[in-house]
Amino acid sequence: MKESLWNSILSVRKNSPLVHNLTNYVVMNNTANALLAAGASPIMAHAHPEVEDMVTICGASVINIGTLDEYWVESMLKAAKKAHGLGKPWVLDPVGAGATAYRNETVASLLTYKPTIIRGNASEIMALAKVGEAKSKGVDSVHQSTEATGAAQWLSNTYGSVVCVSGATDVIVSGNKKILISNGHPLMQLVTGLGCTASALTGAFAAVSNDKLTGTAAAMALLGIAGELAQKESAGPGSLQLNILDKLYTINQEEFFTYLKAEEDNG
Ligand SMILES: Nc1ncnc2c1ncn2[C@@H]1O[C@H](COP(=O)(O)OP(=O)(O)OP(=O)(O)O)[C@@H](O)[C@H]1O
Ligand SMILES: Cc1ncsc1CCO
Ligand SMILES: [Mg+2]
Repeated sequence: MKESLWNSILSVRKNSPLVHNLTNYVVMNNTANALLAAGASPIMAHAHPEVEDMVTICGASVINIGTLDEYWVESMLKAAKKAHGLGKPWVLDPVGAGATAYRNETVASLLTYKPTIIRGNASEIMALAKVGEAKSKGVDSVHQSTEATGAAQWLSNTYGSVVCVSGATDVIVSGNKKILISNGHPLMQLVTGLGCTASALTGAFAAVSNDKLTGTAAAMALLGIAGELAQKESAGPGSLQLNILDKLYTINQEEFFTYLKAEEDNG
């Protein structure tokens, strides 16, 4: 598995996929920079007259509901419908799902277009699957990622999606297959939108990977290891944010193989 994860990283660097992002105001700049640092090519676009054309020309679309409003939700539905119709990969990041009825209604509509990949924290994934009583307190998770494995499996089976629950351990599920990535550092929780960055990177990897489970795991491993390496050189969240961009760009095979903590379970 080690080699296939690393090959996915090389494939993003070599193919520089165009990744369409409908994302939130908080993270727009940072996710664009993370995609560039990983070797991909970002485009942020949500205007109704162009959003479907953008889906058509890009390798993947990433739909993140972080700062949604009526206009943006229409853009998201148009994009998801187009991607589904063309059979193009698209990633759903259900930021804050479970926190408000509006977010729940929005993700319910988006799910009808069967996201290729769903990436959220444990509370969001549990809210999405309506499993348990997800007590979402806004955009931060109040659950451990491993608590949401059942919800992830249900979503994967229901929508045919690869589902990634991020956290201290990233749990990535496709049907009865599962990959666990235990990289990252707790300080990453104090940088806003690293989950959104994970989703954006997942879009880049989906654009170049036939095997979406491996592609998603590679994206998560890359971000987690970049976070671990960056933390060693950072005084706090501010420098961590910048240093992660540098590590996404410079990470080499030796560092990747030394730090990777991945486990596979093929059911
Ligand atoms: N406790 C932790 N220990 C180690 N790494 C962590 C921890 N929490 C998060 N991470 C790292 O941060 C990444 C982002 O995951 P997180 O679950 O924090 O996303 P999120 O809650 O959606 O964030 P946001 O909403 O701010 O974008 C994880 O994939 C992991 O690499
Ligand atoms: C803080 C915040 N609020 C809406 S989106 C976002 C970025 C983290 O998901
Ligand atoms: Mg999030």
